[in-house]
Amino acid sequence: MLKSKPVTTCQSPRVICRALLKQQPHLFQHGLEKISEQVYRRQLSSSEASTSCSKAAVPSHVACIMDGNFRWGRRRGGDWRRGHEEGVNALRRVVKFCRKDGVKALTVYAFSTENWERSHEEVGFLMRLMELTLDREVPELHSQGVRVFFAGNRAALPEALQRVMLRVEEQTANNSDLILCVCLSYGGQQDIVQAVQQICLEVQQGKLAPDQVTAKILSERLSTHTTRMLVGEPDLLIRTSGEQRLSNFLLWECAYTELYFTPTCWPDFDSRDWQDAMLHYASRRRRYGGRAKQGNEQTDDRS
Ligand SMILES: CC(C)=CCC/C(C)=C/CC/C(C)=C/COP(=O)(O)OP(=O)(O)O
Repeated sequence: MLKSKPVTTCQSPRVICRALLKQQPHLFQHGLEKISEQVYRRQLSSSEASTSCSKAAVPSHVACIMDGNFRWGRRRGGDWRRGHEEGVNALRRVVKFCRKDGVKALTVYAFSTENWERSHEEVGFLMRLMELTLDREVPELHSQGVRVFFAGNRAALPEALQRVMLRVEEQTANNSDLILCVCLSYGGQQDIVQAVQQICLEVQQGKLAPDQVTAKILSERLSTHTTRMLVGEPDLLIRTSGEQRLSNFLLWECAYTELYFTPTCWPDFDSRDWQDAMLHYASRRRRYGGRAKQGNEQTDDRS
């Protein structure tokens, strides 16, 4: 009798399901999706498996719109400042989830070009919070092997914050376990415009001919370039607080990114929310406009 291959949790949910279907067809009375979900939940909750499980099912690059801090603070005792402070704690948790599950890069929207329109008080509070947080967290980030980058228009930020940003980038420059790209004073449209301006200048100076301008050339001039050069475009974008839009975040970079929206406000984002987002990603079939490529699978499921 032919022996079937053992099923291990180090395979993607679909591969596991296909193997189970052959070995134990009665299990499928529960439906493929349910089993896939159960297997994937087990896979994620086992810390041993999460460092060795299918790399294909885990996004390499996750982007987060950390939304809902202000509302969260207002609802819990009325102080929006607490919402932003708890937002920092949520970010610390998400960095840990990324490291545990083998995510290679995390890009977060910490302050948009549009956020400058908020009250003087809130903008000042956020700038100071960012400066203090970066200053305080750098030893911990460094000990966890996190390399920090910043994207956006840093010249618009207070000088004290710019100095801390430079120091954090320098101190973490040799780390490679996780890249944390913090988008500050960042807008997707503005970033594309500044990239086009750079290209115009290069054309004017004779360094580049107009017909040499390609998507790759433009992409390399975006402020998120270093992170993407190291780990690729975002695979999954998570937005919290129930809003379902990009709000000028990574407009170029998210052309083929899977989107995940949750009603949870960012300060409440916990391991269950993270697992749900990972599960959502693992269930997606990524085709990039074509047919053959299935990013979340180890094998082609036509076989
Ligand atoms: C050092 C570092 C990277 C710190 C990160 C701090 C942090 C979590 C910043 C996010 C700030 C922000 C504008 C969140 C969006 O929620 P919102 O205020 O727009 O919420 P709302 O939708 O309820 O108004």
